[in-house]
Amino acid sequence: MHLLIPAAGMGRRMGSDRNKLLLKLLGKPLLVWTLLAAENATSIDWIGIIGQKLDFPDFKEMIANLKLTKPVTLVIGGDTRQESVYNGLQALPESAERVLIHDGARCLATSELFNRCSETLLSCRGLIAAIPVKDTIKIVDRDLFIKDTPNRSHLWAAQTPQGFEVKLLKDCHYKGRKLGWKVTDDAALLEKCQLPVKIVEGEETNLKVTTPGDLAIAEFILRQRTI
Ligand SMILES: Nc1ccn([C@@H]2O[C@H](COP(=O)(O)OP(=O)(O)OP(=O)(O)O)[C@@H](O)[C@H]2O)c(=O)n1
Ligand SMILES: C[C@](O)(CO)[C@H](O)COP(=O)(O)O
Repeated sequence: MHLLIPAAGMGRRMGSDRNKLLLKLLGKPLLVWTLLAAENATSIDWIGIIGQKLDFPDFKEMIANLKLTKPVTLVIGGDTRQESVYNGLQALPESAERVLIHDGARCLATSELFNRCSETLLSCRGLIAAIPVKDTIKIVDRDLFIKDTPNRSHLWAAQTPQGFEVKLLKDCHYKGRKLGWKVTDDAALLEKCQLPVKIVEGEETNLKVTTPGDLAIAEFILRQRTI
């Protein structure tokens, strides 16, 4: 299975002056934890890291130090996650029929989750890892008044990996670029194309490290695993 790792963000919500994926958790950069999970996932046999060119020296050093057994390609990202994934898709080997896309910021995802997503993708055209929502979710208007409360039993929080047939996802990205769709995950492009996307049970601990508070939570989770 081919894996694309969007890692070209600015980390604005983290408030860091550098790519948040270079911040350390238990002494290792966030991106290293993601790469270790990918390396240990038996189903993954190619890795594409989508990043900002200014981070490539750090990325190359990480890759060299990890001595990964799987081929790694660096791809220049775009101004949005959507554009970064689009660039990543263009960099896939011709042989790639299916691809997992996994946020570099979701550095706690386990190898087992990668393998489950890879396995499920063999029998469907698109999938996402997701977990049932625990909080009651409110739809709120611009004046911060509640407009609606969706039925929680139908609500799932999307995570990554997200997996797709390569040609299908490329076509949906092309259509999105032509029609100006702005999405925050790749599944939304298939949904807009009226295509089915399967849910794969994600992991409660598959946190997207986004704000400073997430760093402490992520370290706690990692520490529990290394005990
Ligand atoms: N132009 C972008 C924006 C985001 N990402 C990646 O997409 C993942 C999810 O994005 P997010 O958590 O929002 O990261 P940032 O965009 O860096 O965060 P912020 O929105 O706070 O700036 C991250 O691994 C990030 O590196 C990317 O590859 N290219
Ligand atoms: C793809 C994603 O992780 C699914 O929850 C999320 O949409 C990424 O959002 P971000 O704003 O790019 O972090």
